[in-house]
Amino acid sequence: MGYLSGVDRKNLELPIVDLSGLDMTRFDEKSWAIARSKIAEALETYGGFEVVYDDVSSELRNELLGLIVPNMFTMPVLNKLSDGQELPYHGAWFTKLGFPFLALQLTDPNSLINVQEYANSIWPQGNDFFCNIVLKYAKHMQELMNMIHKMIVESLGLEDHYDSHMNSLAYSIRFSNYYKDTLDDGINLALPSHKDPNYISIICPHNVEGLEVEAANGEWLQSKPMKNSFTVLVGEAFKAWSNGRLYAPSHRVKLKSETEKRYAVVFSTIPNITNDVISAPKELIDEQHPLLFKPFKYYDYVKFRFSDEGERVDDALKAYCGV
Ligand SMILES: O=C(O)CCC(=O)C(=O)O
Ligand SMILES: [Fe+2]
Repeated sequence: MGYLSGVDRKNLELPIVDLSGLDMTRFDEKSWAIARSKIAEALETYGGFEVVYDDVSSELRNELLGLIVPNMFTMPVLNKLSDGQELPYHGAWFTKLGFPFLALQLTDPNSLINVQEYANSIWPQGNDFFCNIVLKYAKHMQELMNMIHKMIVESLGLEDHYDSHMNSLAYSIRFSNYYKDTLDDGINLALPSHKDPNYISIICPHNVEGLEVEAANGEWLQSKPMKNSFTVLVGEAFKAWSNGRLYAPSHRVKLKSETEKRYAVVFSTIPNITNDVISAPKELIDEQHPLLFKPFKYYDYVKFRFSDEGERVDDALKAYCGV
């Protein structure tokens, strides 16, 4: 397993965009515009891309995914949780019933106090190493995320909305543990096909591949992250906000062998809890593009999405607020 080098890449993989060294404050107009149009094209066809981003060192990646996350999942407090419970403070967690997958969420991972409280709820003596690494990683991810949002908003012709759009967002980080247990469906599905409800997810797996993404034409692509890349996917909030201009792909995770263990860290943008109405800007609505989704409150939608009814329907977003 492991990461593939650039030369081994085949067709049917997500397009690659290099954003290393790009910066929101001092950037070269030309490389910005090239990256922006590559992203716009990738999102239309695939709803995602592989972003190369050297600013996150392999040392930091290894500390997070090779040390911190595996250690976290050995902590007794996690084994005491049962379905639907929440960790104290900020850590909602969930399992997909019947799937060998456990995820823990931390909202606002850029706040020292939040991260410390979260660490204290998992490690009785706290864990400074965890806090330092998570804060360092979240800082890089926030910079990368802001660039990606800016490029997307610009390519939709909505530069004027960038500040208010960014002010309506919050960040979250999810630590995931995939393991093969006694279940075997023959294809080793660890996380079933789903769309993310949030704006953007930036996924960093550790050494073990397995993520598959459904392109707009219905073909499934395998994500092949490299040592210095991350997988970026559009979620339903951005699909609704862009009045359907952005495609939110279904994706799933498969483990390839009985003994495979996989960890991943997913950094996401979500609506701010105090300002969670998602409503497409009027510039994106016209005769050719009638409104697709009525304005809705994101956190109410998420409740619906994970309810029995929301799980039953094919397209939960459309069922919830489709026009
Ligand atoms: O682990 C991955 O590669 C993807 C995880 C994912 O899709 C999710 O947590 O929503
Ligand atoms: Fe996902």
